[in-house]
Amino acid sequence: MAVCTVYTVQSLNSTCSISTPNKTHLGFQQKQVVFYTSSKKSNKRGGGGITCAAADSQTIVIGLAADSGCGKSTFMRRLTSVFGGAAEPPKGGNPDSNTLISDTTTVICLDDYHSLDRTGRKEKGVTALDPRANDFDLMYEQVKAIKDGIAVQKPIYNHVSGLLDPPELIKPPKILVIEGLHPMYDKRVRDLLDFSIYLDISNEVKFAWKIQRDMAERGHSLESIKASIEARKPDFDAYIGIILLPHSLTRCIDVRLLFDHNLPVYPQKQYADAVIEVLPTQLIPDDNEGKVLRVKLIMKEGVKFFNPVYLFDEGSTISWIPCGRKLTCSYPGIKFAYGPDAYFSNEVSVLEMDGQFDRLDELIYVESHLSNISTKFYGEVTQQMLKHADFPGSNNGTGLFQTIVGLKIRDLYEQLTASRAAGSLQATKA
Ligand SMILES: Nc1ncnc2c1ncn2[C@@H]1O[C@H](COP(=O)(O)OP(=O)(O)OP(=O)(O)O)[C@@H](O)[C@H]1O
Ligand SMILES: O=C(CO)[C@H](O)[C@H](O)COP(=O)(O)O
Repeated sequence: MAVCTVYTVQSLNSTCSISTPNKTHLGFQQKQVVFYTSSKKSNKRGGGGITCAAADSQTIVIGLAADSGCGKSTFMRRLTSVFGGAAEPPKGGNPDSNTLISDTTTVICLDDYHSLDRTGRKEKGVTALDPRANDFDLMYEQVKAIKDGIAVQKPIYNHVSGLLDPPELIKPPKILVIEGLHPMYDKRVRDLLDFSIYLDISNEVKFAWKIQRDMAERGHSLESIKASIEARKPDFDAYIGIILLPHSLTRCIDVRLLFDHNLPVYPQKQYADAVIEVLPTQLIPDDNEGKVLRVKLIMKEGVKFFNPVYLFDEGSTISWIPCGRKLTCSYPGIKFAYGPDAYFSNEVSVLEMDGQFDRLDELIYVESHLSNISTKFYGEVTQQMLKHADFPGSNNGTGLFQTIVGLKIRDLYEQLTASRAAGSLQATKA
């Protein structure tokens, strides 16, 4: 039976959205009247509703893409710490929830949009990386709803049981971070992102981290870890990391699938505003230990409210070995590089660090030579790094660049909010 509803919105300076049982969302201005008809009953995985959010307090959405075990959780802990306050799972909720909530940020894990549980994937012979194991329609609808100020009932994928658990309520935060395998895969979701990051961990390093974690913390054998890495590789290459060429015979079925769904045939990282690339060191010839890392921060030029960080002189090409009187460096030393480059035909600036710090307090010396780092006071990067000295990567470029990206996101959030507030003030005056 068709339902017809009339909404009149009274509040000033607000943007309103309607989440309907037939999954439609509309954005409209205050004092408009909206007619809405639907013949469908509420979707069991998410309900409907109407919410108005002040234009200057809308949620900003950040996407963080990476494979499993690539440091997303660590990055998220660094990011939420920049905003202050600890991030915790929803109070009184499912103990296996993947969500982390702090005063300013809510981090949701896109694994929650798996449409197939562990058994379902096994039966269908697909991995969690495969788009067919994920519900992109629901992902889009719910991220859009949150961005528009509407709370949603988000499903939960339970990593302990491998089942899809009953949903949990997610209220619109100031900053929503969507982290997981596919935040930039579906164009509709990608277009909702105010800023996007890709953690690009080279295979050698990824294997070293995963083996270390899964053996030490999860009791897996070396053979089983290697087997699981190998099993994931084709789908990781196809859907997350590698360029899929249409003429590739071995993967042509995947290309058709992507075209059929109007999805990108190139990897997600080409869309990222910032990429943190982690590679083996070049300071130790033929290093295969994977302990010393070479890390690149690739920053897209021309992104609104995001000014790339630079070393010494913006736009120049710089190579810098800071070891000496002000920075203690043991073998193999530390090397920084900075300069302009091209990345998937985008103009970018790249800041690179190879090596590791001996003394974290001396990082202030390096910090003082970096510009556009969006700190609020001298030494804030060093302070953040010292605060989380026990996090993985705190002595190298992974921790340093994750911290800097966290500060850049805070700055972007503040600029975006200020610009929206200015926009709505103008609209009120007009
Ligand atoms: N910067 C780093 N340097 C060294 N090791 C790291 C770094 N980041 C992460 N690791 C290693 O990788 C493991 C996984 O990190 P983390 O839990 O942050 O990743 P994740 O992407 O959230 O993983 P998952 O998706 O599987 O939960 C850590 O336990 C640690 O061993
Ligand atoms: O790629 C992954 C992202 O975290 C996981 O492997 C996927 O979510 C499936 O989880 P599980 O292995 O617990 O069933």
